[in-house]
Amino acid sequence: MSMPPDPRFTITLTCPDRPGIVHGLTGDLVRAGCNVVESQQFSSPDTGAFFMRVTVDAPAGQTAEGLRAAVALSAGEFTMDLRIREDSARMRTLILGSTDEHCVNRLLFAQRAGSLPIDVAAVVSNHPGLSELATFYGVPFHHIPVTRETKPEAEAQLEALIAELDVELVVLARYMQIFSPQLAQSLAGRAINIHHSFLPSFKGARPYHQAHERGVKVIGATAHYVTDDLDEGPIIAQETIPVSHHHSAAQFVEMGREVEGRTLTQAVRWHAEHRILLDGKRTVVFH
Ligand SMILES: Nc1nc2c(c(=O)[nH]1)N[C@@H](CN(C=O)c1ccc(C(=O)N[C@@H](CCC(=O)O)C(=O)O)cc1)CN2
Repeated sequence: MSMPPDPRFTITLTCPDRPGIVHGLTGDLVRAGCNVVESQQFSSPDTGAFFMRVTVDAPAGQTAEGLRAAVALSAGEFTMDLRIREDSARMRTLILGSTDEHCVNRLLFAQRAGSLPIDVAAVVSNHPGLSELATFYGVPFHHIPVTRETKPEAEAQLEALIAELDVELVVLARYMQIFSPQLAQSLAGRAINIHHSFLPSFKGARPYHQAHERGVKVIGATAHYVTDDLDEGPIIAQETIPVSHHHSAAQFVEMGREVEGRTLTQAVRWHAEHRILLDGKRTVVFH
């Protein structure tokens, strides 16, 4: 009977930059019997913060808790904000949508194809129309209607579902409801939105029509973390495509669908692979 492979863990950390961090952490890891198979780091000249992402093969039977104890000395000496996750664990994800299907479909297809290391706990929408798509992919669907008057209750229902399903990541796949400050704060760093423009241009509603009115020569999409400041959250991924005077606003909408789906899926993949670290209002992405 073949033995299971050695457990592989990914460690991410942020700390004040100073000499000795890499030496300290990798020394602890070697003493714990680990082999470093991937390592990336970045020193931010603007904020003086240091960021690192290390993937290690650990001895059989090792756990994240055991590794945390093994690196505790360095973590304490360098005041590291340190996270450790086993690579085999898939991120429990809830997909939020409204009426547009293309981004929800792209995420569900990528997960089913094995190119997105997530488990989709549910699709949730403020409209009933996405139920057929969720059912096609064998994913639970929850309809949580939202009106101006019922938004607090709807958000409470959503938060209860997130807790009940043990959700780690919430993806807004063209979900057209603005999160309250409380909900945005409660999901800080673990809610990703796709905005259908190349931010910071054309924030808010109907960005393709704003862009067409402006006569742009590229349109784009931006995946960003959700904050209370609408469409101002830390940017994770962006993509643009060329357009011209021949295209109508409706054609912008049609051409933009593929870009939105690719950009959102890329951002979700990087988040689920623990490749994104927050550097104030910006991100550091180790890809
Ligand atoms: N707190 C945040 N909530 C949301 C963000 C965000 O960055 N911070 N991103 C939006 C997505 N979005 C643009 O990408 C967006 C969605 C909806 C609206 C809007 O005006 N919604 C109205 C209701 C519209 C309707 O009922 O159809 C509203 O919520 O009052 C603007 C921008 C998702 N949420």
